[in-house]
Amino acid sequence: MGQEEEQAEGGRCVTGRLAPSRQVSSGQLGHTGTGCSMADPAQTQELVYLVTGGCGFLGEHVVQMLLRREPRLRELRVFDLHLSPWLEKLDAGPVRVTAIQGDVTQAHEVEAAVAGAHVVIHMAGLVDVFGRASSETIHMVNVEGTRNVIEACVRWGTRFLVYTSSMEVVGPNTKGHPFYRGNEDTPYEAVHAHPYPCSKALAERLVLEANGREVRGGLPLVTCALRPTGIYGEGHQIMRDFYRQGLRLGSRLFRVVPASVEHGRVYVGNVAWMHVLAAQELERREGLMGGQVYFCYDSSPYKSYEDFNMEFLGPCGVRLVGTRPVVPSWLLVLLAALNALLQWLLRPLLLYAPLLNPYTLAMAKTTFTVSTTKAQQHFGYEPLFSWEESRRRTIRWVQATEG
Ligand SMILES: NC(=O)C1=CN([C@@H]2O[C@H](COP(=O)(O)OP(=O)(O)OC[C@H]3O[C@@H](n4cnc5c(N)ncnc54)[C@H](O)[C@@H]3O)[C@@H](O)[C@H]2O)C=CC1
Ligand SMILES: C[C@@H](CO)CCC[C@@H](C)[C@H]1CC[C@H]2[C@@H]3[C@H](O)CC4=CC(=O)CC[C@]4(C)[C@H]3CC[C@]12C
Repeated sequence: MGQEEEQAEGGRCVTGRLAPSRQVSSGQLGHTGTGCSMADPAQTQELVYLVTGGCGFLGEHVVQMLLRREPRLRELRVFDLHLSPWLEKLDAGPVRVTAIQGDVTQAHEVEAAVAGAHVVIHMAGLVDVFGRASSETIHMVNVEGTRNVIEACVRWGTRFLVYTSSMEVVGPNTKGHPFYRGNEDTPYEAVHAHPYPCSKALAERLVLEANGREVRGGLPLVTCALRPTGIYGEGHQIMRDFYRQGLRLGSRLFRVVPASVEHGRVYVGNVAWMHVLAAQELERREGLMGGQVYFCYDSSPYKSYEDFNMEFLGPCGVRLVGTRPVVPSWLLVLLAALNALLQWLLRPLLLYAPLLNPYTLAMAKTTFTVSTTKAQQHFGYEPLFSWEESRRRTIRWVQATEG
């Protein structure tokens, strides 16, 4: 557990924007040593993977994990609206890495990227609960983008599709009902009002309904959806925001939600590992896994959102003031409403998108924790990183962000 190698450096990556009429542009990476690669030369490298959203927070970890843990990988296509510079430093060993700048809302770009892929891990999406994007844009990217991915799989005969869904597909709901140590079968009134959870729920349904559809060549499409709870780890922007806010406030943060409200959190490396494993096992266990949903979980402790963040920010010198909320609940509700009003009023002039709004407050105030072993039972998932290791890595990253 937790003995993954550090990220390797070296190698080069050929990047290119897709022309609509062309298939992917690609390049063979130099063989600069396979320090991180689990590839066994005796195994045939035959598989082509496509990761949409591969340059995002989770995407980067999935790309690294695939290179280390999928010995049958021949080509890895990384599809994203914005390509990241780290792609050029990947040590991919013998694997061909193809960076594709593209937009999931553009069916022809998705089709060109999917053509010839054996497995698609679809995680491109707009993760927005702060009102940065319009509900139409969120729908276009998260739902129509997913539809484009499914149709491209059907058209090109790609049989295996893993979709990154979210705990938000279930809740917390608009009524603030707690979901306490729930699993995939726990009854819960899933009522969404916000565009982000609505879009994730619709997209997840599309993916699950597509399971069994006949793809080119006559075989069935096999799909599953993974539902992470709040992901943390190296690269987590909101953690970085809290850290910076703490530094601005004199190395302090103020408790605003009761410590008794528990949140499920999961380490990004384990979420990445679960994606890789699910993708690998879909083929062997299609009858069992096809059309299924799995919460992403590991041994991270159940805590309030703020107390959990302090596991990392505390060792970086930030303290949480108050054993109880320092602001009365009604005032916080008022502030959140005021932020929403300001956002609306200022919209013609500028984008005002603070962390606190009525939706994020409702989330922070509602217990949502999962307790399940479904992924372990269905495809043998065990977390790769222990809580201690996940914590150590995250602290080291937070420390480095301001260094
Ligand atoms: N961060 C979290 O706590 C959780 C995230 N998720 C899901 O995990 C997935 C990845 O999320 P993160 O890595 O956190 O977000 P992120 O914002 O870091 O990554 C998303 C990636 O998708 C790309 N993207 C956005 N619009 C695109 C488009 N139109 N075409 C192509 N690429 C596009 C972005 O450029 C970005 O690289 C998302 O689907 C999200 O809904 C699910 C549960 C929790
Ligand atoms: C009241 C504030 C004072 O400290 C705290 C505000 C915290 C919020 C910004 C976060 C609380 C819960 C988070 C969400 C949760 O982890 C589940 C998520 C799943 C996703 O699919 C995307 C991210 C998120 C919506 C996550 C976003 C940040 C919070 C709302």
